[in-house]
Amino acid sequence: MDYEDILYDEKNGVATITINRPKVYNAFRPRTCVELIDAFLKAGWNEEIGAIVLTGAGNKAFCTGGDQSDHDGTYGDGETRGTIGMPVEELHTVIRDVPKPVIAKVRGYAIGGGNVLATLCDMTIAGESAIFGQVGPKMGSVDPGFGTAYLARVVGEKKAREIWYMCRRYPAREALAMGLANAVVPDDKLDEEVDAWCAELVERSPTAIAIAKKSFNADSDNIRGIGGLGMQALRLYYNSAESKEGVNALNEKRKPEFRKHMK
Ligand SMILES: CC(C)(COP(=O)(O)OP(=O)(O)OC[C@H]1O[C@@H](n2cnc3c(N)ncnc32)[C@H](O)[C@@H]1OP(=O)(O)O)[C@@H](O)C(=O)NCCC(=O)NCCSC(=O)CCC(=O)c1ccccc1C(=O)O
Repeated sequence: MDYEDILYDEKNGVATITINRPKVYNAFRPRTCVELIDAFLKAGWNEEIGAIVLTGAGNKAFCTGGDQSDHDGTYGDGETRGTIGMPVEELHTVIRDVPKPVIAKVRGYAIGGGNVLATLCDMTIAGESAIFGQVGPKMGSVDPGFGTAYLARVVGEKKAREIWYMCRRYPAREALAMGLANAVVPDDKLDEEVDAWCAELVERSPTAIAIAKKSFNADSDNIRGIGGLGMQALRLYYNSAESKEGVNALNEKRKPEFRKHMK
């Protein structure tokens, strides 16, 4: 498939997938998700590839989640895919299912659905500029599957609830302390650091890593079912006045008034 929203590169046994929408801080639209799924499958089943890096173009953001200026819900020739009109659950699944370690290389913001993507990657290496956080309850959204329940496995229940309910931003060093990142380095050393981790991974036994990854996943795979159910609820929520108020307020750069739109 031809890519419009992402870049794909293979070098030294490492596939790098870059979300290339810097004008919207690498927010994803339905087409971006479809392309990412395609790229993960391509890298994931290529026996020459020993590690996959997911990153964002530019230095402002890794990814800021769903593109709030594009709620059309279609890609290509008006096709739709996924419970919410965007195959996010399919994207989450493929990141977990590919039998290769996936590293999130984070510069700038990893916010909303972008933070969920970073959380789902096997490991996260951040530049000092990285800022992590969820914004759903501030703008009328929520991730009812891996973004909540799996986040709790990563940072613990109390912290995950704080992250979701309070919608605060967490700089790289705080993310490291809570286990959301594996390493933090100065931004100008980030590429070098990720390359070094990948070079080590490429030397490891691919089958041992694939089995380890599936084994780690087995313990949290029930979240996929919860997520599938939750996405059906999310579809209804997105059609509510309360959720629409959040998106409108974000686009109009004003404070949302959720309680006025609850019924
Ligand atoms: C990330 C910020 C905190 C950065 O703030 P700041 O440094 O002040 O920069 P800004 O001036 O705000 O942003 C620069 C520029 O980028 C645009 N932008 C940033 N993020 C997005 C985005 N997510 N979508 C669209 N555009 C974005 C911003 O508008 C600016 O453009 P200008 O032209 O210069 O004005 C801050 O930007 C921020 O808070 N961003 C929004 C984060 C957010 O709300 N993310 C969504 C979370 S919910 C989610 O991910 C679920 C999926 C979803 O909602 C969805 C999306 C698309 C279709 C369907 C759905 C769905 O129904 O699920």
